[in-house]
Amino acid sequence: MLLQSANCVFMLVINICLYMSVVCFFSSSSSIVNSRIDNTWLNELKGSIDETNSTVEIVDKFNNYQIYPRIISIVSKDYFKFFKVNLRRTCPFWSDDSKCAMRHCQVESCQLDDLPIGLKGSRNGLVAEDMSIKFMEGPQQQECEEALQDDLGYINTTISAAAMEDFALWQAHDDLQDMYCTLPDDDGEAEYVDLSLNPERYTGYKGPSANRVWNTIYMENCFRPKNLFEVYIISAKLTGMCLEKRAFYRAISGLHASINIHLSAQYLLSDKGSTFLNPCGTGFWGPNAEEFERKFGPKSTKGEGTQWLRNLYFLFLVELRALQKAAPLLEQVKYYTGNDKEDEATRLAVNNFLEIIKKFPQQFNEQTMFLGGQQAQKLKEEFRLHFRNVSTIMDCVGCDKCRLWGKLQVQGLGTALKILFSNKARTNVSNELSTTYNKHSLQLERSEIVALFNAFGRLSTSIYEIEKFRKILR
Ligand SMILES: Cc1cc2nc3c(=O)[nH]c(=O)nc-3n(C[C@H](O)[C@H](O)[C@H](O)COP(=O)(O)OP(=O)(O)OC[C@H]3O[C@@H](n4cnc5c(N)ncnc54)[C@H](O)[C@@H]3O)c2cc1C
Repeated sequence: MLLQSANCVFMLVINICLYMSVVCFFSSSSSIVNSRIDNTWLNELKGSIDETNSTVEIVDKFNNYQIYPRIISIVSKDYFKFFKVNLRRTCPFWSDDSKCAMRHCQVESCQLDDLPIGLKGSRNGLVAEDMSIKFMEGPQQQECEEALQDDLGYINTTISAAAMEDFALWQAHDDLQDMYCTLPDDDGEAEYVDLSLNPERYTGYKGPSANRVWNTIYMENCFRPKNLFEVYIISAKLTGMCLEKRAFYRAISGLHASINIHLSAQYLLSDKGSTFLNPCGTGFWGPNAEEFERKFGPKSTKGEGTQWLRNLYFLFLVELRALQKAAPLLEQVKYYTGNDKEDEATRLAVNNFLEIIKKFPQQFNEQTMFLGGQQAQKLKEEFRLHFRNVSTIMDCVGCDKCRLWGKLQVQGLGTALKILFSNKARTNVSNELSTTYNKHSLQLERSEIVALFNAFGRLSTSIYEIEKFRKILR
């Protein structure tokens, strides 16, 4: 298996050269197409980002030079690249969708041998994960340990005693009340997926199935302006809604924009690659400016496209703030995979990244949301339920690879919302930004941390890709 992976990496390196020449070819042919594209519309993507005091220019500079290279390096580490997910759950809302038959929709799951020792499973597919992020007081901890003696019996002996201790703490303290997503995918059908072998890109998933998912999210699970009869929400109508409802819509729209940027930036340019040239999957992938223009340009979106891109910037700031707020917690995670050198490198990379984001001044201010007594609490509960529905709808996505990344990104956003808004995570400093938190209460599981970093990595990459499209379309 090791030999196979090495071969895979080796072949990929060789193919970078070949790939570059193909990309160059397609870029030059796409710039011929681009000369027919009205590219001035993308210049409108500038200035303030709604609901924040930041601007597109500030985020571009901060992300493209400081954040993007760091987050890409982090998510390539073993701790972050293995994500446990159940892709077999049936859609609870409808049943007649045929699954995307294109081979680019398929997901490669991992063999047990591929997994780092620290993630290797045991009975019920449960794994001993890095649970060092749980903060608990003594008596509570003891109580949990007693209750979990039975569970501990089945943990694989290769796992260190420290990891077993952490595992017990983790098991005992799932805080379902604060979940913004459905239950985590740690049931018997969940499998580990190596995200680096299953990149988010164009799959060919479109048409009625994809439309039904987006329609259901916007029609039934977003808050909607009054008297709006169209399925999709027009940005001009948002002003009639309160901040929290606007924020919810912007987050979903930002996620939708990000997904569509990825499929335009990693478009299937040719399906002709051979397995010899590209042993990890056939085809050549690269930017398709025409597709990007079709997804966001004024002609096909009635001018809404740049608003959707702005929503991506909004979502980036929301998740950035969550990472900043959870930094004191994230700094103490061991990022345990069983490989000391790799784990140390991961800790250093994460801590360096957290130092950088702590210094970013224009953070999203979550303290302006859900203020004002009972009404606000009711709204918060509605917000949480809507979000959980969106999370459930991901089981209706009829393309496994899209479902994988959809689930991961929704879980990442759910984790961000939990950090920002769950009662336990609420800071006790009112009306000002603060990184203080109730360290005895806020808890994150490994899957949440993996999802949060990867989801943020996707947004960061999208913003970076926009910069590349600006250059192609210039
Ligand atoms: C969860 C999920 C994950 C997916 N992942 C992938 C993937 O990895 N690879 C892949 O190739 N395809 C993926 N798809 C499909 C992809 O998102 C599109 O649905 C598909 O490319 C068809 O696009 P479309 O142009 O018909 O419009 P869609 O993107 O399907 O949009 C439908 C309608 O929504 C509105 N809209 C579009 N964007 C926004 C926005 N940002 N904010 C608000 N409203 C908007 C517009 O009115 C548009 O007509 C995914 C779909 C889903 C539901």
